[in-house]
Amino acid sequence: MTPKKPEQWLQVVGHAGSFHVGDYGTLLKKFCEGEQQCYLRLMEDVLRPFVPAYHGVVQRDEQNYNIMDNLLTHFNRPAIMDCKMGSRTYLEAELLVARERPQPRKDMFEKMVAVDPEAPTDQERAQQAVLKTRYMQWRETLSSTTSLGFRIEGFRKSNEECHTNFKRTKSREQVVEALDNFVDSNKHIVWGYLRRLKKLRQILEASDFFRTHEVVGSSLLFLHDWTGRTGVWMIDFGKTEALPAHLTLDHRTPWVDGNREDGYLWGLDNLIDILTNMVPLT
Ligand SMILES: O=P(O)(O)O[C@H]1[C@H](O)[C@@H](OP(=O)(O)O)[C@H](OP(=O)(O)O)[C@@H](OP(=O)(O)O)[C@H]1O
Ligand SMILES: Nc1ncnc2c1ncn2[C@@H]1O[C@H](COP(=O)(O)OP(=O)(O)O)[C@@H](O)[C@H]1O
Repeated sequence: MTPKKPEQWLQVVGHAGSFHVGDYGTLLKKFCEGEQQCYLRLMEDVLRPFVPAYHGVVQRDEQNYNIMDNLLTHFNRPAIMDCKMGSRTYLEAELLVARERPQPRKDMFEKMVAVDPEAPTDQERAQQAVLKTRYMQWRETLSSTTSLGFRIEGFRKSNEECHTNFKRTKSREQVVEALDNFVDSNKHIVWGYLRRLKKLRQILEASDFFRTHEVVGSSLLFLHDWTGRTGVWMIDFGKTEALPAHLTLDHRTPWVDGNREDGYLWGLDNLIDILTNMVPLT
């Protein structure tokens, strides 16, 4: 590995302050044990080429970090897009907690009214607070998460233009418009992404890791640059949970409370279909 300069990393979306650039083309993400367990298993799984390589844990200023490859290092001023996959963005475990020990949140009420002042119920308005699961469900139906099984969280183009205003990007047409903007209408880039996504789908269908985990809130990170190079990787396993031994998922069956299905592959099918329709028939 060769040392890389600190400026070779940019964050598109996600929690602020969770990352540091590490040495030798690595990225440090605030330690989360569940995410570490996922990366350790993924390093032994057929999905390994589709996730950042994992390099263990390091401590900085009394905070532990998971060390992983910085995916930007192989690109030249890349365009970067984060797509959150799946038809559900909260864990079944979070739903259970919300039922047993409801903790309405003021910050989520404020984020909600900033987008749609009419969205809160009378009770939520009286409390000036909403449950996290209610906020997440509202975000899912407002965006394409419920209808398409994925949503664009944000992208940054190589000309440094940043687009993160996708909370209401819901219809197929709106998604196509956003994707077309991200690739600057370049069909070769779309082809590159399609090849990689089809391969990913094939590997996901064969992966032991994928079959045995509820994958929620995970994203696909899309990268391309002016050389025509494209890449897609799975990131963010902070809310990916191992299933009990008797249970496996197909990731396409619609979710009902208790079946743990996350709609990940259904979303990937829709994303591949949308991109396929953006390029001419061969
Ligand atoms: O995108 P907005 O509307 O701001 O909502 C965010 C995202 O859903 C975050 O998911 P992600 O991390 O995938 O971006 C989620 O973190 P979790 O994934 O930890 O649930 C945040 O929950 P809180 O961190 O609890 O606020 C929630 O407030
Ligand atoms: N391995 C990586 N290489 C390059 N960029 C990354 C990597 N992991 C995350 N990022 C950047 O950080 C953003 C947030 O990552 P994520 O893991 O989803 O954090 P959070 O859990 O805070 O949502 C992504 O959208 C991407 O821009």
